[in-house]
Amino acid sequence: MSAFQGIWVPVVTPFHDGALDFIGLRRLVEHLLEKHVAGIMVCTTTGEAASLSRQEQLAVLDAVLQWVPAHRVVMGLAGNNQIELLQFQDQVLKRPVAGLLVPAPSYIRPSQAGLEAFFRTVADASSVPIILYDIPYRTGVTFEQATLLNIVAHERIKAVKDCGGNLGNTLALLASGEVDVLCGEDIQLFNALCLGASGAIAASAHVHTEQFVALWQQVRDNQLAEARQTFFQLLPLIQTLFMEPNPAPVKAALALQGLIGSELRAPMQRASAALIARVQPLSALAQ
Ligand SMILES: O=C(O)C1=N[C@H](C(=O)O)C[C@H](O)C1
Repeated sequence: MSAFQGIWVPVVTPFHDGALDFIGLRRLVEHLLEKHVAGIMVCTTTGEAASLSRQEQLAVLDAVLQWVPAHRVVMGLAGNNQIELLQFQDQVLKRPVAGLLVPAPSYIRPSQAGLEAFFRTVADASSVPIILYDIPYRTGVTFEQATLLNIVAHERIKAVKDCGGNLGNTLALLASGEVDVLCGEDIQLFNALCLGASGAIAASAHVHTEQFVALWQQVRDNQLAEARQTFFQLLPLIQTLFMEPNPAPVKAALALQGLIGSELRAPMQRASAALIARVQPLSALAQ
């Protein structure tokens, strides 16, 4: 099994007047470390990597590596131009990251054989573990079960971030014993952990982080009644944080706490006033 256990936070990228806000980022990352997250994932969906230039992505990574031990930092690596992606991977791997979080190339919709070739190529080129990021509703790519199992047989593919919404695939991955499964669908956190997922990459864990960590520990320690109670306490928050496109509600909640501003990069929009009114009491509880 790999080092990918516990609650990992796909950290949002704070902006101020369109530019990267490193002061806010540091404040947020230090806050999350104080809450005992397993690690930080940078430049993921939640980190709005799609709106950052490659140079900005590296700047975010370099900043986070100053504040977080490298074995607790994973970098998102996404793109649909494979040649460019491999060049970028090369630059990322000059840094001491714990792993790379890699989704299927989006928009171009490769075949199952194409997906296998893509992940083999990225894994062969990697000196660090790869977490396959299965998120069909964002990439437009659906993995067949056989494809997933073939891909995770690669020695460098150590975990799957599972947002696939296919219980059969989740069970097959868990049963294979080849990889860790990290829940990437926040609403499925409790059941995924009970089934044997080793942890989660959860945008909602930016808020009430200590409760997400407690939930993970409770399942690990077989305290299922307590874990169920913790999950149901978190559920309204989780549901609210995904009522508008991620990460706008998360950023709104963090702004309410004074950790960062709520700015996003266009075409993403700040959370609506109605969402903010809804998230305020949920994020304020026990902070
Ligand atoms: O950025 C991530 O990592 C996550 N992305 C998902 C999404 O917004 O699609 C949600 C999940 O909580 C983490």
